[in-house]
Amino acid sequence: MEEKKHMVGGISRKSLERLPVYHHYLEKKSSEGLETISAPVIALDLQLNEVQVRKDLALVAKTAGKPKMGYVIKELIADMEEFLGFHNTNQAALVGVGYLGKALLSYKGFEQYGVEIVMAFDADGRKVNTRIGGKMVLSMDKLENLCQRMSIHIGIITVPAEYAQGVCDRLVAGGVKAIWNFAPVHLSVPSHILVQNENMAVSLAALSKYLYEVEKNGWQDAKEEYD
Ligand SMILES: NC(=O)c1ccc[n+]([C@@H]2O[C@H](COP(=O)([O-])OP(=O)(O)OC[C@H]3O[C@@H](n4cnc5c(N)ncnc54)[C@H](O)[C@@H]3O)[C@@H](O)[C@H]2O)c1
Repeated sequence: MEEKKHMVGGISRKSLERLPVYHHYLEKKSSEGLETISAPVIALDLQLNEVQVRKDLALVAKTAGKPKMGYVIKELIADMEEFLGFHNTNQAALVGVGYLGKALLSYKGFEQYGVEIVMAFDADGRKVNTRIGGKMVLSMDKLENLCQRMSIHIGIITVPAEYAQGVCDRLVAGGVKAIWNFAPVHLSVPSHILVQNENMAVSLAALSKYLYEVEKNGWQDAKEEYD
């Protein structure tokens, strides 16, 4: 049961998180003119365990890597994009057009990963009917209806923590299937909904703890614990 919690579409969350890292790396190698690449080279460049890299690539690659030559980079990129669903663009709605919401709405890079933020909602009447990053900010009373009519599959939550659960319930009622949550709060959702939390407090806590360990035991020991 516990194991299942960490699986997404038959792949572990950890492997899933590594795939966009491989994708970015492979695109860079391809743009540099490289045509093939092996798992050991990828592992070395990305400082990952070679066995892990082989396992991850076996999940997505349609053709196994050839001895010595490895994988054809362009084919591997295409297999990875198909696996991750980058070509079926999923439309997303963002709720909470504050500092963070505005930054996300203005960012042009999400489409590369198959996500397009098409609209935003906010409870502040002064923000309603304005445009941020070319996206319309709409009034909250339209949320469920519009999300349903436009088949929005992803909800992005950038409201203060105390309002996040209420917003989450409304997005679920509007038919979203996955939630990208930036509010530092645990969200309760029905079991068919996936919540991806971006908790910056967790990342910052890891940085602070690392610096503390470095001071106490030196960087080699500290790094070993964190790699
Ligand atoms: N700003 C950051 O760099 C940052 C970083 C990490 C996490 N976060 C988290 O992201 C969230 C937003 O942070 P922020 O700094 O952008 O806040 P903010 O106060 O600038 O913006 C919040 C927005 O949400 C709207 N809002 C409030 N209640 C609402 C509701 N019930 N329904 C719809 N809209 C509502 C407000 O009108 C406002 O536009 C917070 O939970 C915060 O902890 C922010």
